[in-house]
Order: sequence, then structure tokens, then C-alpha cells
Amino acid sequence: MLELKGVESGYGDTQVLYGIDFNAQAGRVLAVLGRNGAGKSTTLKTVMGLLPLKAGTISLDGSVINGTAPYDVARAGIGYVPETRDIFPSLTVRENLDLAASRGRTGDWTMQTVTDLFPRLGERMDNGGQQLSGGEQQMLSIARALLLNPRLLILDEPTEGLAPIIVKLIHDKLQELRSAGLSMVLVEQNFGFATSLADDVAVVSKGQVVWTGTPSDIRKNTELQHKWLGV
Ligand SMILES: Nc1ncnc2c1ncn2[C@@H]1O[C@H](COP(=O)(O)OP(=O)(O)OP(=O)(O)O)[C@@H](O)[C@H]1O
Repeated sequence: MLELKGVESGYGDTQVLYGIDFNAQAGRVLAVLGRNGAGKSTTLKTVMGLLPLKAGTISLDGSVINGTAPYDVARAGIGYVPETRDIFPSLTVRENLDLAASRGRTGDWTMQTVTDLFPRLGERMDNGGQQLSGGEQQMLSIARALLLNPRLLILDEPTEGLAPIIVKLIHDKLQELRSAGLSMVLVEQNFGFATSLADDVAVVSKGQVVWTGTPSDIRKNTELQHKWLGV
């Protein structure tokens, strides 16, 4: 569904990705793992058109999306939950969600269904973005991406900085989305979280995919974990 071939990218003259290859398949969750600075976030930003591609191709369901502006990548069907969450702090929860809904494709995700998924957001509708806890901001960021009615959801470290109880909640919600058949690419530092949600795993090191396999393979292989993840 989302295929990267030989993707090279970076920040200005600083190259970070040196030929990333992976294929995230429809109806499955691909976890992208790797140490800090390996290039995971850079990969997602490049997919979203936030960083220019230096070489390679990115295709979604067979259509090349290289060089597409971020807004159009979202319209093509990729929902993005950035590491920084990027909600609008001066807008209320409702306004943040309305804005996403007005830009989205039509589909099953509506204000009602996202608040059914995250009842907490329903209770906080009139609160400003900056009044939300980290966990509530993460829920809002995911809800906002879902309102685009994406074909594929990509998430950058959704558990970062969250208390264990909220990590568990986010895990259960992503598990629900997975069971409903939503395709996802998940970048995570939390090894247990990522491998319990994923169908497939790709490990990135120094801007390249160095290993692909199943979650159970990598869970069993402590040498691999130590070498590439520092677990
Ligand atoms: N805005 C930027 N300008 C220049 N270099 C950057 C920028 N953002 C990230 N980098 C560099 O790019 C490299 C890859 O960073 P990236 O954020 O993709 O790593 P990551 O695998 O997602 O790890 P992390 O868990 O730390 O986010 C790092 O060496 C980082 O210092």
C-alpha cells in the first residue's frame, strides 16, 4: 500500500536517509523501530511531503506521491500523527476537530465516531488545546488524523512522554483501529508497545532499513534487539 524505494532525504545539506526501502501492506500494522536519530521521523516527514526527496520513490497504492505537498498527501489518504502532536493550542478541542473534518475525505469517521472512540475528548470539547494533558493532546492528534478518513494512518512515537495508564489506553485504541482493518505505520521507541501492535517490523539504522521480519522474530532475538535498538 505504501511503498518506499531507495528513499534519500534530509535537512538542507545534511543527508539523513540513505535509501530507505519498505512496503507497508494494506490492513496491516508496520512498526518502524530503531535507535534515536536513526531516521524514523525523517522517513515519515519525507512521506508527508514535509521534507524534499533527494532520490527514490514513494508510492501509495501504486501511485507515485513524490513531490506532493503535505495537504495533498493527506487528501490522497495518509493521516499523520506527528511526534509534536501539532494541535492548535489557541483553538478548542471542537475547533481543532472541525478544522480537520472540513479538510477531510468523506467516510465513517465523524465528530461522533471519534468522540465514541475517545469519550474524554467529548467531555473536553470546549477546552482550549493548551489546557489539555499530554494524553488528551495525543488523543486529539489521533482523532484529528482519523477525521481525514485516511486509508493509512502513520504515527510518530504516540507514547512519548505519556504516563503508563495513558500508554495502555492509546494501545487499546490503536488495537481497536487495527481490528477494524485500518492500515498503519507506527514509529515507536517503546519496544513492547510497538511489537504487540504490529504485524510486520522494519528496523532502521543510519538512514537504511537493516532488518525486516515479524514481531515474534524480533522479540525472541535479544542479540538483534541489542545490536539495532539498544534494548
Ligand atoms: N530539523 C533538523 N535539522 C537538522 N537535522 C535534523 C533535524 N531533525 C532531525 N535531524 C537529524 O536527523 C537525524 C535523524 O533524526 P530523526 O528525528 O529522523 O531520528 P529518529 O529515528 O526519528 O529518532 P528520534 O527517536 O530521536 O526522533 C538525527 O541525526 C537528527 O539529529
